[in-house]
Amino acid sequence: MTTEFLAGPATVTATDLALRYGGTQALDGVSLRLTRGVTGLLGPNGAGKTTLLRVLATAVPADGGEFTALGHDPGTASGRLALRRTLGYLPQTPGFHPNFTAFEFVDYVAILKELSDRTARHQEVRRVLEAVDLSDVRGKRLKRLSGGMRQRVALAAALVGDPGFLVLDEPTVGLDPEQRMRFRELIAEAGEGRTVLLSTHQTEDVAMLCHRVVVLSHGRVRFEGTPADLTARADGRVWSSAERDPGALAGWRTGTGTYRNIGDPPPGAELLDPTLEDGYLLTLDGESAEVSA
Ligand SMILES: Nc1ncnc2c1ncn2[C@@H]1O[C@H](COP(=O)(O)OP(=O)(O)OP(=O)(O)O)[C@@H](O)[C@H]1O
Repeated sequence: MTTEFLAGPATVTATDLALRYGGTQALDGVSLRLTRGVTGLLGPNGAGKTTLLRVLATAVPADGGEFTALGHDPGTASGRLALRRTLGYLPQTPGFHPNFTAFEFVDYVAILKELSDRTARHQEVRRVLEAVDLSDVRGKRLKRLSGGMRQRVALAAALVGDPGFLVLDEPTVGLDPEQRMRFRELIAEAGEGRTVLLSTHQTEDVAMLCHRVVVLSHGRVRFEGTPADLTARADGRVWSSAERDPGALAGWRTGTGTYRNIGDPPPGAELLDPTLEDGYLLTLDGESAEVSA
């Protein structure tokens, strides 16, 4: 069974996307393909992740390159409209109105998505709130909900209208481990049959729920493939030592008191099994080598 077979046909294809903000080249020729299921987007701060998601969510136009999503070309007015109708976007900072109830907020998003029949719309709002386990608190104001619950409200809003393409910008940020686990389950469910692009700083999110991963840095794609392929990049390049190895690209003291080093091991080094995070750091080649234990 090949990776190509596992990945399935492309649902989103981007070619040479570029976007400049003043003097900053935020996207510098991004080409990628997404398939159904959850693709993780990893990259250090400022890599261009949010910019890429905003372009794919048609929130800002790229100033170079092109993409198609679910057969729609957002370069044309009709294609853009058709894509927006099948898009769910959870932005990095959802614009919550604190006095809205969960129901009112999701209903408001449903109105923006042109679900005009009131009865059918309210049924849809109840459906998505149920899908994220928030039926019990749908009458509560957003300011009274925990951060994890508010993130679930934002996911419910993204799921309104059953979109085929879901764009999630760091949805697990600020969640405690239990909430993060629950959120991962919801994203995995959402990924069944849909194309989901999930930006995150958590390599664990990618290891646990993504079938593909894209690594972005300085506005360029550094890696595109399966999580296993990213992890395999660190095969034979992770080792343990009593002191931090000065030849390592990055090294950190672990809970057991020994050092975990990544880079080119010295002869006879005690090699360790790599993790996805090791493969990610090696892909960035030490440019984001601030690693804590
Ligand atoms: N509206 C803007 N105006 C000017 N520069 C911007 C704007 N938005 C982003 N940038 C710059 O573009 C680059 C990419 O930013 P972007 O927010 O896409 O990165 P990111 O990977 O999402 O970062 P983070 O992980 O910190 O959210 C950065 O250098 C950023 O400072």
